[in-house]
Amino acid sequence: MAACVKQISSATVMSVLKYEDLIPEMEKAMSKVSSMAESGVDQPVRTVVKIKPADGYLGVMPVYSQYDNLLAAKLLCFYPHNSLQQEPSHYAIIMVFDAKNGAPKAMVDGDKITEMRTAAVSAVATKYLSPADPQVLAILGSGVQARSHCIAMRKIYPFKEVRIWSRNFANAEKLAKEMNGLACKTAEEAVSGADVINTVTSSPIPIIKLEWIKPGAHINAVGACRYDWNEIDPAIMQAAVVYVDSKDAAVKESGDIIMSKAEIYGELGEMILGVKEAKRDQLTVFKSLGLAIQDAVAAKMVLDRTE
Ligand SMILES: NC(=O)C1=CN([C@@H]2O[C@H](COP(=O)(O)OP(=O)(O)OC[C@H]3O[C@@H](n4cnc5c(N)ncnc54)[C@H](O)[C@@H]3O)[C@@H](O)[C@H]2O)C=CC1
Ligand SMILES: O=C(O)C1=NCCCC1
Repeated sequence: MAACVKQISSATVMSVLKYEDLIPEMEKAMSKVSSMAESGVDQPVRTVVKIKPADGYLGVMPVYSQYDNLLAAKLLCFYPHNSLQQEPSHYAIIMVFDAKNGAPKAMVDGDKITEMRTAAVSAVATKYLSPADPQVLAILGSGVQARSHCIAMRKIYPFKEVRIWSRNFANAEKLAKEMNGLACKTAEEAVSGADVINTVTSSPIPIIKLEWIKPGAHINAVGACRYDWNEIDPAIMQAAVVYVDSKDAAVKESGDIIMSKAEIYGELGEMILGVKEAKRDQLTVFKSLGLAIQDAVAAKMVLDRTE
């Protein structure tokens, strides 16, 4: 390995990456995912190694983007029970290589990038799919993604009310205080009448029911990225127009899709490209799983700003 591979810390990532720039870059990246032959993106579905004693996994996420001249891979550990010991549930690093000769270029902290790019992609979905003039935002969960989704959603729409529910009410109150939102005692209270709902928990079973959801609402389903976990009531998945980040990944990795047998209407990128409609008047779900291209593009943004 080259002796001088650059190392970029989470502090540096935080200091240079801004949602205002990241959200449009994620929009471009998602359109490339849905036109891989033309965009020159090669991105296999991630390889997952299960860590049974910890109920966790290691995910390996490589990508090559020919026209961006970008070659990278994220290594991601998800240990869902870490948070009970006040330890992060996700750890990630992103290796960026020189696409010309394969030489390692930089090792970029992936925690902050995972946190921000996931919320930025949900923000893109919300921009297209939320009902017009949304007033009420609901966040289910109070961890890393809950916080980043609160911030990113407000970059797209100036919600009048932000409601936060968590299985631990004290944590919901803490995040609500930081975000100038309202802590809710139940998930039903949080989502009733909400225009945009973000499910960002590590729950392996559904946390919201169809009868609680306002007609025409938009849901970003961010947790349950395992084939045998679901976060959304199967009745919601059946009733909604379902968008995914990647069809190949969704049919392999998403319990919400697999267990409900819901039909996938299209990819987020297909909608951005205009190949599929943005059905914002109907109940919509964006099932997010997370893709390597999102990490690679975000890491490149960081590298470009630290040279
Ligand atoms: N789609 C994507 O690209 C990404 C998805 N994720 C997923 O999003 C979810 C949240 O991630 P983080 O905020 O980073 O995790 P975190 O560990 O910071 O927060 C997890 C939250 O889920 C709650 N939770 C855990 N088990 C629960 C249960 N059984 N019922 C209800 N709530 C429960 C916790 O109380 C906490 O509020 C995870 O499932 C994670 O794997 C994370 C990163 C990227
Ligand atoms: O970084 C990602 O992509 C993740 N996807 C699924 C859940 C863990 C993080």
